[in-house]
Amino acid sequence: MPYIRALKFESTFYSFMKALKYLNKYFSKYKYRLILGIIITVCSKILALQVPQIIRNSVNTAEDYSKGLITDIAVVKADLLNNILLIVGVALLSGFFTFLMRQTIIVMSRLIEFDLKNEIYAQYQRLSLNFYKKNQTGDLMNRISEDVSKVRMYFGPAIMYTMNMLVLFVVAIIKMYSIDPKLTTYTLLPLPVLSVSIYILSRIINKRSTIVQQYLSKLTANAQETFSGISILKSYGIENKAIAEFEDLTNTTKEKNIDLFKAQALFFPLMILLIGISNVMVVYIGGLRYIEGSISLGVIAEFIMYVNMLTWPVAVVGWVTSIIQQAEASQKRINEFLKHEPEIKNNQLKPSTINGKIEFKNVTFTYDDTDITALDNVSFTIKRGETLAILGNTGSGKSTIINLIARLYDVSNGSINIDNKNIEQLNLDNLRQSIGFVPQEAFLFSDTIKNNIKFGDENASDKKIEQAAKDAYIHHNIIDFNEGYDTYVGERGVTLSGGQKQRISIARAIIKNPQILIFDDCLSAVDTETEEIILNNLYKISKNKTSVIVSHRISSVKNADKIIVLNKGKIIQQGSHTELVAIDGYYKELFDQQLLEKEI
Ligand SMILES: Nc1ncnc2c1ncn2[C@@H]1O[C@H](COP(=O)(O)OP(=O)(O)OP(=O)(O)O)[C@@H](O)[C@H]1O
Repeated sequence: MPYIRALKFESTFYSFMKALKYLNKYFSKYKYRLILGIIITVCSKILALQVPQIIRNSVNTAEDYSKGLITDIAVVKADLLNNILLIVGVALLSGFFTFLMRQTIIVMSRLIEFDLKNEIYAQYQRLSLNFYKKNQTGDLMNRISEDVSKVRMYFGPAIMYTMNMLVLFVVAIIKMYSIDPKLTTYTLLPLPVLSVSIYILSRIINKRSTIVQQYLSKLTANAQETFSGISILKSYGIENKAIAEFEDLTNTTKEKNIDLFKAQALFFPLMILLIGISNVMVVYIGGLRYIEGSISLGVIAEFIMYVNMLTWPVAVVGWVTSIIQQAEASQKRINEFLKHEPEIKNNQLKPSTINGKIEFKNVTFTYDDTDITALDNVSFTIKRGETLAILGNTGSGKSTIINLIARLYDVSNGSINIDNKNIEQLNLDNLRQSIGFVPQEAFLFSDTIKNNIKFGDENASDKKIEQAAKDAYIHHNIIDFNEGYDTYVGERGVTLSGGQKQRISIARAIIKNPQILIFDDCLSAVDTETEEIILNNLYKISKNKTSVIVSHRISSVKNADKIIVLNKGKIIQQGSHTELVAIDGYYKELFDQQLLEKEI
């Protein structure tokens, strides 16, 4: 059994080292700061450890005077004054070093925290869409904020207090043993008990604080969802239900918090109790030794000071152990994401020129999380400068085709060629830069209208921005706003109508001036007249560019060079508008139906 336990410990220790080993590169980046911090810590503690000795000398002087060994009071006064000045000097210097210690080690931990956050953020940007489907936004945010903060504790306080503890311990214990080994042994007896109890208590505190954190996350998520869906909540008149749910959650959070505070409240009393026991030991055993004549009175005073100086570092051993355990758990979670390889890889580092010919060859695609085969043996070709329209029922695979053109996913079977080259062999950045994509749900950033359009081209002039807005038929709306192009679009564009958001999103794609323009059912929220105007503008702009339009409306697709009709992931019809209205099928049915609706 002990052997198995030892093995278990070894493997736990190894995995513990493994997660935190990832951070060694940061130690090496900031090695000079770290070494300086360690030197300063050593100096600060060695200085602080001079005080007990000065106190011993003072008490001994006073004792010698009372015993009549010194008779001149002036000598005693001079000696005591000297000692007081020494104590003040040492305290000031030690305080200054403590300040420098925080400036080096704690600042280092903040710098590493900053670097680590940037590293995780950059990794998030590299990862593919699939990763975001599998992991919740809250979790991503938590790892970059909460987990990084816990890891910072390992770089900062854990290192600082460990150094503190080591120096104090080694120097104080050597000094104490050199004075009186027997008294030292008795004095130090309660300290391991203190360390173990603090360790156990810290674990309980950590467990409870993790539960509190989880409840706080739930509270935030609940509040965030309620405010996001406030219009639905109000229109269904379920505010009271929402209030009751929130109250339930706050009540449980309060109870968990009380549990946590109960454990935290034990921390200091426990420390004071054990310091008290050590002090009693010093006074009792020290008293006996004094009566025996083995030590002077000053030694008892000196030992009491050592005990009080050692208590905090000893308590810190337990605390630091639990900080390191938490950091290890957090770093494990961070490593999971940092080591995650993006599924969509850039296989071509050399730049690729994209002209815009797109060819699907027997493409089959299955979403791996749902196992839904969204495209089944799909083949078509669009030449550069042509317009392809995609039509079909909801869920027939239209958006999937678009996602594959932008290489947000790789095909399961078959291939996609762009300009006769397999899409997977093209430079991924160049491919995406050559696509202007207008998604089904327009997303606007919390910024001005101008900056939302400029997102497509950072360096665009005001004139160019206006032209893009005119082409997207939104300019006349924008200039009606008080602040015009500088109108701030609230969180997720709540101040704009659905159609206005869609058109700003179109302007953003137009300003990019890409080789391939993709419109995913992005005119659904505008009326047919506005749609007609925008489409006419787009046909003008997109000469020499390849366009892909997804729509449910015949009016949006009738001028396209090629129309494909999808059903359950398969192409069921393919041709031009004239060809497709001439034959019976889905397209003709839709055409007749929409013609009828127009007449009504
Ligand atoms: N991200 C995804 N993960 C898993 N399955 C998906 C995902 N996106 C779409 N699907 C599934 O793939 C199928 C095709 O979806 P797709 O979005 O391509 O259809 P669509 O024709 O664009 O529909 P709509 O007209 O409603 O936008 C659907 O059955 C859908 O449930």
